[in-house]
Amino acid sequence: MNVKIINHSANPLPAYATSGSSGMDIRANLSKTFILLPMQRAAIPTGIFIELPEGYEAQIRPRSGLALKQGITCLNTPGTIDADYRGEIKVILINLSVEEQPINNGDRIAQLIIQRVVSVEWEPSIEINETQRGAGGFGHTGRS
Ligand SMILES: O=c1ccn([C@H]2C[C@H](O)[C@@H](COP(=O)(O)OP(=O)(O)OP(=O)(O)O)O2)c(=O)[nH]1
Ligand SMILES: [Mg+2]
Repeated sequence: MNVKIINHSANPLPAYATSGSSGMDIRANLSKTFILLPMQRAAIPTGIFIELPEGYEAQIRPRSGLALKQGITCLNTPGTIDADYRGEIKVILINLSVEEQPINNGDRIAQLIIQRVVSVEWEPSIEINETQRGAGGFGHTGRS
């Protein structure tokens, strides 16, 4: 897949940490350290522009280590990268901790997952079919 990089840090490409990883860790592309204040959100640049094939999307998901250790997560998780988006991928981070959290250039701030997308065409109908669940939801199952 084609990728354009404007990141000059050591390991700019999103990369799988292990052969079995679902996501590729994606890094911050910053000229200087960015301090994320408590409850502050920011779109952190990655320096990565990708050319997704039609029928695919990329998702930006948080990293559990950052969430647990520093209270940093992606506000809009999972972030959606459309197949036709050619801008820079940005990661919308929020600091949910009570301390300031520094984001350094090259930090692995999120992970990128590539997935197939199914496109549908709507068929307006008077009725939709019946199922065992029906309209039950929001904790409906398992009640006696
Ligand atoms: O975490 C994210 C989410 C989105 N984007 C980029 C790629 C995506 O294709 C575009 C639009 O995202 P989305 O559809 O989530 O935002 P929107 O508010 O609906 O904007 P738009 O009207 O441009 O679709 O912004 C990112 O770089 N990072
Ligand atoms: Mg949109």
